[in-house]
Amino acid sequence: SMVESHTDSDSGPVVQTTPLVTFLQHVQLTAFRSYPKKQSADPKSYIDLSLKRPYTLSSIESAFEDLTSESLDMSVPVEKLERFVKQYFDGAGEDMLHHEPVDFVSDPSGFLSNVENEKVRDWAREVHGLWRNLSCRVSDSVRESPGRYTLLPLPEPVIIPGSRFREVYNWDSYWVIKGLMTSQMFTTAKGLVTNLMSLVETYGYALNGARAYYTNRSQPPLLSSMVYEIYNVTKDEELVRKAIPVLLKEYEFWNSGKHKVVIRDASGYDHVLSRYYAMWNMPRPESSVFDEESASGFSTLLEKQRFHRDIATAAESGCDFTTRWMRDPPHFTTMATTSVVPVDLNVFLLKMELDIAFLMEISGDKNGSDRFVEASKAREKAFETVFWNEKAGQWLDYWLSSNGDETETWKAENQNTNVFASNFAPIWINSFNSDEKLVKKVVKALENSGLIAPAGILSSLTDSGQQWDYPNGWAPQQEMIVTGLARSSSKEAKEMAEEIARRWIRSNYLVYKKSGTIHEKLKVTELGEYGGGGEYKPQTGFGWSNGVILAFLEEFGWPSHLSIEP
Ligand SMILES: OC[C@H]1O[C@H](O[C@H]2O[C@H](CO)[C@@H](O)[C@H](O)[C@H]2O)[C@H](O)[C@@H](O)[C@@H]1O
Repeated sequence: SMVESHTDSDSGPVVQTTPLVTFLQHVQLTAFRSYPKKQSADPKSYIDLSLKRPYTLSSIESAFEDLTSESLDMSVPVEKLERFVKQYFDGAGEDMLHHEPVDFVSDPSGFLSNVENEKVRDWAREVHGLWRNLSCRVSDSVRESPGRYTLLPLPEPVIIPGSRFREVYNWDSYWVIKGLMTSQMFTTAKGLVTNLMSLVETYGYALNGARAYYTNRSQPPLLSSMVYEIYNVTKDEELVRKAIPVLLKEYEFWNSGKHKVVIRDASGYDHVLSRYYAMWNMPRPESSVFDEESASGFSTLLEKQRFHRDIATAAESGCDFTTRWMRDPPHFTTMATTSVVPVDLNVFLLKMELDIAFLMEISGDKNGSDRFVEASKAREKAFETVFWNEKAGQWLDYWLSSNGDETETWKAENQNTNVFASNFAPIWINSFNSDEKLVKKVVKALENSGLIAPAGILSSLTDSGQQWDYPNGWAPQQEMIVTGLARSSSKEAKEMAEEIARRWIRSNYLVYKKSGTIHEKLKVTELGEYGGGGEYKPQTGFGWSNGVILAFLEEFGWPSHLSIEP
């Protein structure tokens, strides 16, 4: 019946992927079945393959059919599979070419003049030099025949995170750009913004990353912050003029449809906030084998689809994965990301409102600017009512009671009282860090939270084995909290900011000396250890980590007498 067909499957939006992605997903599944002992292989490496010329997708599909037709369990002898992959595909990463950044100089004038310690200076110059390794451009053939690639064409060169992340990422780019400002690489920074803007123009939002399998979701929205940072240094009004209509489009995406939620407070006032919500309810193609396995315990299609959407939505949050999104931590099958109204997402959107107001003001649109100031005030009020918890001295994520499609009445027990770094993210922005009384309260709470560890701030207090949990700390979360505390006028806050920054820099230095690389995350419970956990091996390179090291060194300097070694 009609009613049954409604409850049988999840009715949320789904953005279809490309035929190539679907096919490569089959190749990935077959490969994982065929290499029973090679479970350490990375499923993403299959989805990043491209079609070799002159073969067409349909010719390769039929060759693949021949290969697998004799097997009953969809596995293939390993040598045969390897021969097949070699014959028909170009390797992962061959779609990107090295690009020498036009604005790179090995020792820019006045570079980190506050870093007096020679050891630290030498290392900072090496970190600055890493931009060259991470700088690349999309090969011309991707533009000529996009159907052969999962990589999306982009107009300008990019800085990639590194290792398995061979394409540009949305929110990573903010911290990359912070570092590029220190490195005085303004052309490269603008190129990154131009690329993300072109994605917003094509898709209506900034994709998770520039791959065909990332078109069903976004990532934490920091494009306005990127434009703001670049404008602040370069005073480029042309960039501002181009950015405004794009930012308005992105703003609409996050404040409409499934992303929008309304919470009614006790006095009957409706607060409009946002949540993450991926337009996908199947296994993520880049991690298909893992997602099928994690969903295998669910018996109905509806349960599986909901679970897959919550997994893809966690990827949209940038924090994949963490106990923050679990109803019953640390049980992975209780992931319920779409049921959370997250503190950090709404910080990014409040910042977006303030940025748009600022940019409109510059461009002479006073009315538009006023409208966005009003919007920011409304969201600020929601922070006070929905997220703030006076007793905890921090802002808490809010659990939706229903599916979020209708207005819900606020209930105290729906605040998630578990402690996460993201509970302190609001301090990043001026609206909160300019209030000295509030800052003092938050600093006390942070001090007593258990999050401050020997090498920086923990993502959470729960050791779940997921990468956005204890014992890991991540560059973006360090930067937001440290920068926010440093901007306040409270002495304790400033001291705390500097202490955390020094721990983070030291630990990155020690990891670099030990491993020769910068890592994507650190294990912050010890000095000099890189992070682990999660669904892929620890990655190096690494875009946002380099960016935050350079930004911290710029902010705090390093005195000559202070040893970098513990
Ligand atoms: O392949 C698994 C997931 O990988 C990405 O997430 C992680 O790396 C990104 C790049 O540094 C970073 O932006 C994100 O915060 C990390 O958790 C990707 O973004 C996910 O969509 C993907 O499923």
